[in-house]
Amino acid sequence: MQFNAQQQRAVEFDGGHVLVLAGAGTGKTSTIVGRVVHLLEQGVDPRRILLLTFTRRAAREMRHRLGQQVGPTAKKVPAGTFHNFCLQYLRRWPDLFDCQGLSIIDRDDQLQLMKLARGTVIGKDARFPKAAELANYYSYARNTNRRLQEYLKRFTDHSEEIIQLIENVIDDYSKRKRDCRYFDYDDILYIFARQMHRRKSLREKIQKRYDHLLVDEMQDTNPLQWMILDAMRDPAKLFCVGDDAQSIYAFRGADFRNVHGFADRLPGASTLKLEENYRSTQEILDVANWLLDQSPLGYEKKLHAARGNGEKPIWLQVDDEQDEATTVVEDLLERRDGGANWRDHMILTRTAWAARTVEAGLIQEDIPYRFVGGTALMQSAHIKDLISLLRVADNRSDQLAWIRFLTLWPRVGEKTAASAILEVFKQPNTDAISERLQNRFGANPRLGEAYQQCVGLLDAPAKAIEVAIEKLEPLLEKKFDDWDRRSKDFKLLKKLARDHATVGEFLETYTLDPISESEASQEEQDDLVTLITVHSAKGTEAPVCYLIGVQPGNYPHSRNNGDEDQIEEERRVLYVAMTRAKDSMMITGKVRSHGAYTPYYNQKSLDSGTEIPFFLTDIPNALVESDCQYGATNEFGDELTEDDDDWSGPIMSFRD
Ligand SMILES: Nc1ncnc2c1ncn2[C@@H]1O[C@H](COP(=O)(O)OP(=O)(O)OP(=O)(O)O)[C@@H](O)[C@H]1O
Repeated sequence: MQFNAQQQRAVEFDGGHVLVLAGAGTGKTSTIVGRVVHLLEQGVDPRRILLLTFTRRAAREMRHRLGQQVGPTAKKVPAGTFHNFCLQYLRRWPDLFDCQGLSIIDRDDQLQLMKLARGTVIGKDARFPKAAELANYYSYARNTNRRLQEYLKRFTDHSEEIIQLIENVIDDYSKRKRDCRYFDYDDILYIFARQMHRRKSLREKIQKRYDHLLVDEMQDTNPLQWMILDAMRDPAKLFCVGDDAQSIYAFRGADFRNVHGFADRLPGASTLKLEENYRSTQEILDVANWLLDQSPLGYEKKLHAARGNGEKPIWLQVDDEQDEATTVVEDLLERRDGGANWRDHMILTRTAWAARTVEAGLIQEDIPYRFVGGTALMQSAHIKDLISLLRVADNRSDQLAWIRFLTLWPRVGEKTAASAILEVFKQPNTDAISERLQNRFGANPRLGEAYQQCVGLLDAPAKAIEVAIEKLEPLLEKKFDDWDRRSKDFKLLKKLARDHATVGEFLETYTLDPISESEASQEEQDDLVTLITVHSAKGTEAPVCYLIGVQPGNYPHSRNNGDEDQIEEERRVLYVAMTRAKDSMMITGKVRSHGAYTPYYNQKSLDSGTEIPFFLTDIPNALVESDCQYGATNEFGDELTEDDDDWSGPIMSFRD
């Protein structure tokens, strides 16, 4: 691939810190990879280049592309997510970070722990914020590097009294975390950032290891991640790439305006631009450009297709989810009959839930697919049951896993489990715990054996899983009706575990970056349709893209509270989806029922009497091929009739 002049300038940039601000498909990923190749050619030690990406998949993809250009040296370039990177240091120097023997917990466990804390401090008051809301407050405050109290005062309507109670619940939650040696997702970044800023010697020790920090998806970094970059720069140089129009992680504290403040934060820093889109045809970009143009935020972005013209995107209005699934599946089959590979097709969905009918359609027609961002393998009940044994073997303070593991056994209820756990916690080591379990649960001798054997296999995760299956399968078979289907997942688990050196590392990898059941089972298959949530689709592309569920209530999502920032974030989600397509884009959604637009309301909009807008309401007819023009208006807002054949204004207007 020949870089264009703008890309070449970025690749060879020889100044200080730099931000490469670029639109979708303009070659940001290619440029980062090119930059690494350039640095290696200049003689930079590969271990002194750090590549920070947003997902593990993105890191793998960059390594792969790098490998194609520089061979095995690619493996020497450290590449990973912020979380992986920080965790590596927390593991390497636990004393310096004050975090010995930690276990990472996922969102489910976090909520369970929060529920316990809420129950203890508040009791059963239904009006008090629920566990999920409390967890969100806590997470948002930390990711934006604010004190909880300050965050609650500024961004919520809660009274002083409620704020105090929320703080008490969070204190209790934090204490429970410490007692169980748990780290939640945010702790990893938080502890790393805090220690880097507090301990000069530690900061210098880590700073010294890198000359170049390359950061992908800069628009989605939050203040906590910025603190980390800030602590690591100088002498290391920052090379950050980002697109303000693709910022879709505000719920984790990212602020797309951050990329605009880059030069102010780092005096002397440069900003470079990439403006030529190499991914899509102009017709696809025209729709994406139009969408962004409707925003009051003024992104000033007009993507221009280096590839020139192609087909117009298709926008089909469907009757319901079943009709949508049939439409997509039929189109897929037709393309396949025409000689296309399955792998050239990507179906983009707003949420995993919204894709269930299309997924059923794929299964029914035997179309091979992988679901990226679908239900995580590790979140299925039977897998959680099995894993609970590995978790207690790995961390004997893991209270949530102990409850799950113990209550799997006959005649062990939550009360018995809770009192057994108290005894377990008093034991000085794992041998003593095994003995205690044998004595206490003599009627279930396999319980103690299972624990003891898994403790002995912490360095052999696949074997530990075999033991767990052997000991727990008879119990799980009775517990689940659909056992035949579920038991297949255990094979997948063993396969995944083979690539890890320890049980801890295995658990941690899939807690941090969950893998869906269909992804895990199809890892070696190459020719597959990709079904993917838009949030997981960042950085990906496919010749043919289907955007499903593009309808009122999904874009923007009905969960948004009418706040302009949230609505604009939702617009960017749709923009990301649209800019994945290379050659063809089909947009489907249930926009009308019985020939009329279906207005959409949530409770808040009902209260205020305003319906939730829909982004494609006024899309000009000239931009898309559509099956429906009836009842639309032209660009001057006049009502159209069925006779308006050659009209090319907006397809629909919902203003009436
Ligand atoms: N100079 C070039 N010549 C030809 N093709 C290019 C060039 N630069 C990038 N491409 C191709 O354009 C496509 C988009 O590139 P890339 O994935 O790097 O863009 P991106 O800016 O990271 O996209 P996004 O942010 O939308 O995910 C890829 O298929 C890539 O190979």
